[in-house]
Amino acid sequence: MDVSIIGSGYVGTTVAACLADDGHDVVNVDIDEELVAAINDGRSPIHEPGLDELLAEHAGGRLRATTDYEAVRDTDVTFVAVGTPSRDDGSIDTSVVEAATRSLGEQLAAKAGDHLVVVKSTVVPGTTDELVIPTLEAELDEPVGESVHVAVNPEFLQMGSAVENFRTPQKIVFGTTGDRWALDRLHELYAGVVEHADPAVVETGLREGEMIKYANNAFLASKVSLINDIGNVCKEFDVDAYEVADAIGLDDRIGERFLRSGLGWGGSCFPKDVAAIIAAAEHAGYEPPMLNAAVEVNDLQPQRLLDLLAEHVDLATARVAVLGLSFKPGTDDVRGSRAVPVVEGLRERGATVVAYDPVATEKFRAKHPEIDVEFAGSAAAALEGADACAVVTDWDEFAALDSEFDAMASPVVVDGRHVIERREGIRYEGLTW
Ligand SMILES: NC(=O)c1ccc[n+]([C@@H]2O[C@H](COP(=O)([O-])OP(=O)(O)OC[C@H]3O[C@@H](n4cnc5c(N)ncnc54)[C@H](O)[C@@H]3O)[C@@H](O)[C@H]2O)c1
Ligand SMILES: O=c1ccn([C@@H]2O[C@H](COP(=O)(O)OP(=O)(O)O[C@H]3O[C@H](CO)[C@@H](O)[C@H](O)[C@H]3O)[C@@H](O)[C@H]2O)c(=O)[nH]1
Repeated sequence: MDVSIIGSGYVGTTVAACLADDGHDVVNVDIDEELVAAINDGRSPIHEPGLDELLAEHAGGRLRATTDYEAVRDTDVTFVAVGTPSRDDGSIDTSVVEAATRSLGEQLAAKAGDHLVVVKSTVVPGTTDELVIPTLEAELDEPVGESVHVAVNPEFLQMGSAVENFRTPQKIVFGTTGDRWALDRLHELYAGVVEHADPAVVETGLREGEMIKYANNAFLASKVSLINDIGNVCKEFDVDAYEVADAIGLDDRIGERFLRSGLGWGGSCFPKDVAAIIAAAEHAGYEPPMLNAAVEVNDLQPQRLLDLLAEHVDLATARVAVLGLSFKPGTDDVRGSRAVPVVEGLRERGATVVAYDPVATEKFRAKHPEIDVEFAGSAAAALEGADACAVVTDWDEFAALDSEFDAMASPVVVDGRHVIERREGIRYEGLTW
């Protein structure tokens, strides 16, 4: 099929490259000229395993990028995959979705024949009904459902494994008004993925499709907060929360994944999406106590790490090595990273901070110029002369550290991610074990 994708960030670029690889002709439309040039050169604008190879193979062939919205007129389907950030009060900011939809509607008004608009961005229930459809209709001469059709198709990929996740999903969600033409196009688009991975295909309504995405993220984030809450209880009794998690995970009603306790969840999705669905629920008249508690526990964990450090060293004068700045291993993304409250908290308590991350240092420096922190070129350099060490991200290379701890002024290690082995010669504290 001929496909256009508006917004070419983590999601838009991944989806474009994978659909091109499945044989579709794809054009990315983005306002960022550098990003468009990178895609046309066959270079990935983001760090994702496998994406460079796909872009190198398909750019200039079945895949291209442009800043010109007119390109959508030559396609049958358009995905809207622009960002949906948080406002200051945590509620969803849909202004980019609205702007992109308006530009799309202007083009579709000048196009003959049927067209499917697919909302891929994560949007709170009712957004497609109350914002996307009216915005399109304001540009079209006819109601949506005649020649222009609308669907939602939320995305569940994880950063660091985006290509693999898109190709082998456990489920695909198609939210429509029951519009058969739209559903047939969606099935046609995903035929390659379905043939390859045989996922469950969920056909549902527009609002249900939107809500499934929030429920998915809210559930996973809450699962991590629940194991952190349980882990904090474990710590009180000298019980290793990882042994407990391994055992309860054997019960398939609980499941073994997302039971790693420690510093909590960050990233570009969990914090913003949990905040957005709480804000939307409150706006509708319901205060969700469980979701609020999940956020509360998540906010508590960095504080607990600082308190543990303070039991061993005087933070007012200490030099503390912080290992890890990205929100999880395998990515240079620092959005919502637990490193931010840890480093800020250390600075507030008077500590000197020397931080190291294998890939995220530049992004952290650029995004947080206000935080006074020294950056080291290696974990060993960060540890040298430090009075204590806080492990923030579970990078594999930290698990291999050993004699590097001997160069610390006092070998206190507070591990927020269960990556360092207890060993002779270090004073080791796990956050929940
Ligand atoms: N990143 C993830 O892992 C992930 C996974 C699933 C769902 N999502 C959701 O997908 C959506 C996109 O997320 P992302 O991480 O790809 O965002 P992103 O910030 O990486 O990319 C958004 C892109 O949209 C472009 N853009 C902004 N305004 C535009 C306009 N008017 N017209 C065309 N392009 C425009 C930006 O230049 C940018 O390249 C969000 O709703 C997010 O919640 C993200
Ligand atoms: O057992 C666990 C699992 C995760 N985390 C933390 O949780 C956060 C999120 O991790 P992950 O879910 O792997 O990252 P994302 O790439 O942000 O993916 C989430 O957010 C995406 C955007 O909505 C969704 O598409 C994905 O399904 C969803 O997993 C990270 O800070 C992890 O360190 C834990 O603390 N313990």
